[in-house]
Amino acid sequence: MILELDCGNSFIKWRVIHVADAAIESGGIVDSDQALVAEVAALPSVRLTGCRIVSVRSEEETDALCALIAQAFAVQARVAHPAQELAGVRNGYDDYQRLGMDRWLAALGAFHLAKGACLVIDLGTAAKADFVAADGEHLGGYICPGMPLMRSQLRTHTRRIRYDDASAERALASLAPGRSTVEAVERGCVLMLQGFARTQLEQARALWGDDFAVFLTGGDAPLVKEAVPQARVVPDLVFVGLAMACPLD
Ligand SMILES: Nc1ncnc2c1ncn2[C@@H]1O[C@H](COP(=O)(O)OP(=O)(O)OP(=O)(O)O)[C@@H](O)[C@H]1O
Ligand SMILES: CC(C)(CO)[C@@H](O)C(=O)NCCC(=O)O
Ligand SMILES: [K+]
Repeated sequence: MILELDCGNSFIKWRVIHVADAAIESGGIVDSDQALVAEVAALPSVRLTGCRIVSVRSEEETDALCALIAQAFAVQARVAHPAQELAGVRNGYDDYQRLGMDRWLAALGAFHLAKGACLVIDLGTAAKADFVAADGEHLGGYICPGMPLMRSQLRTHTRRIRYDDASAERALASLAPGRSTVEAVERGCVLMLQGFARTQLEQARALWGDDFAVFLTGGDAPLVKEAVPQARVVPDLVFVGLAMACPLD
């Protein structure tokens, strides 16, 4: 079994999969390296033979995580690195090393699944969109604040926006105009995310007509799912790309 990690800016998503058939044994989401090791170590009858990682964190943080994993599970983690071209996809950045690895791997995964032009919308700490043409050319993309950043900017820079997580969750039962602060903020930010997604779809239509696939991923994908009914929701899209960039056997 191998351990797969997607280290985002706020959370680490992890999975343990079987090498032979890629069947998922277990998985989760944690907010620290220590919590990760604790959760994986607590799995009954799991013996890891390898590990692969994608990280958008600093090299120091990623190295520290690899060291921790080596110590806890006696495996040497493989870290995905930028590439100019992989699996028929050509990195569209002027400097290919600057493209976020989560975006690159999601683009690889999407093109692999779509076998044609595709739009990837990834809603995490940041909201990201990436475009890959039918010939595998990555055309670039967009980065905006995601739901957690929009919310916290409002809370930080205003005096009178204050509410707790439980009321935030309740507020999202509807998207009608808010009749309280929590409803107004939470629903407003969701509409921003949906607007982002719809605008990306318009861009893709202008480029490719109706001939493209849309993929939706990231922790906040459920918030825009209804606004983009044609999208395939693939929570593991980054892991699809990770397997392509770091084959282990
Ligand atoms: N079990 C969960 N734990 C934490 N966040 C969750 C969970 N399920 C959904 N979410 C939502 O996912 C969002 C974080 O998404 P994600 O995990 O994709 O971010 P990230 O990978 O840290 O960020 P980025 O990809 O931008 O670096 C949070 O805003 C939260 O609302
Ligand atoms: C945009 C984020 C922060 C999203 O996780 C990540 O992809 C990243 O750090 N990217 C580097 C900058 C870029 O992609 O242009
Ligand atoms: K991520």
